[in-house]
Amino acid sequence: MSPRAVVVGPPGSGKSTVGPMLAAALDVPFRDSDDDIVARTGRPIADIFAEDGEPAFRALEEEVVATGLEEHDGVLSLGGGAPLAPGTRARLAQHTVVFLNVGLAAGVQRTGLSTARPLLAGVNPRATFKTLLDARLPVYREVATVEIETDHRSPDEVVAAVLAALKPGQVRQQ
Ligand SMILES: Nc1ncnc2c1ncn2[C@@H]1O[C@H](COP(=O)(O)OP(=O)(O)O)[C@@H](O)[C@H]1O
Ligand SMILES: O=C(O)C1=C[C@@H](OP(=O)(O)O)[C@@H](O)[C@H](O)C1
Ligand SMILES: [Mg+2]
Repeated sequence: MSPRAVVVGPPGSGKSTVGPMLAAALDVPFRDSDDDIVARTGRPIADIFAEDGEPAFRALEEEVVATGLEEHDGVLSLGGGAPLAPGTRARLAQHTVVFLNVGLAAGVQRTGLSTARPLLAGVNPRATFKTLLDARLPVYREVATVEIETDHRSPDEVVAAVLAALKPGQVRQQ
């Protein structure tokens, strides 16, 4: 079993919003690694960061993502930092990976009202977001089979763009 598509990208790119819509369009189940972490620990992501620290969160995330890649056969959306783990990047090389991209302005706007993302909770979320984008863009591009811009697209339009991009040439056969 293997996901039809794995969705990666920065916070606010729409992985958790577009992922279920893409799954519905493909008529397959949906899973989100952040939801899996919350279900497994019974704790919100922000509490795990605050109480256990980021390294503990990343270790748990890598395990949960590895399990999802092995046992889920629908659309699997990852948390924004999941591809930072070298082990996860190696596993993603076997999969169809959709990179939802978002620019600084839209990313800050979409994540600004939420306190659920501990990495962006500091005094200057815009600067933090820029540092995060600069560091991660090469990582997302390394693992992606397709890249979709989301800044000027509604979630429905993003789904349509992903479906159009998932032509046989971009799909890694298992
Ligand atoms: N293409 C889009 N256009 C406008 N708003 C969006 C788009 N995609 C997601 N959003 C909004 O941005 C916020 C973050 O989306 P979310 O799916 O949680 O992102 P991620 O899981 O990538 O961090 C949500 O409020 C969502 O409704
Ligand atoms: O970018 C990150 O490092 C994180 C992104 C979050 O997921 P989303 O990308 O779905 O917001 C969540 O996993 C956690 O707060 C860490
Ligand atoms: Mg998400």
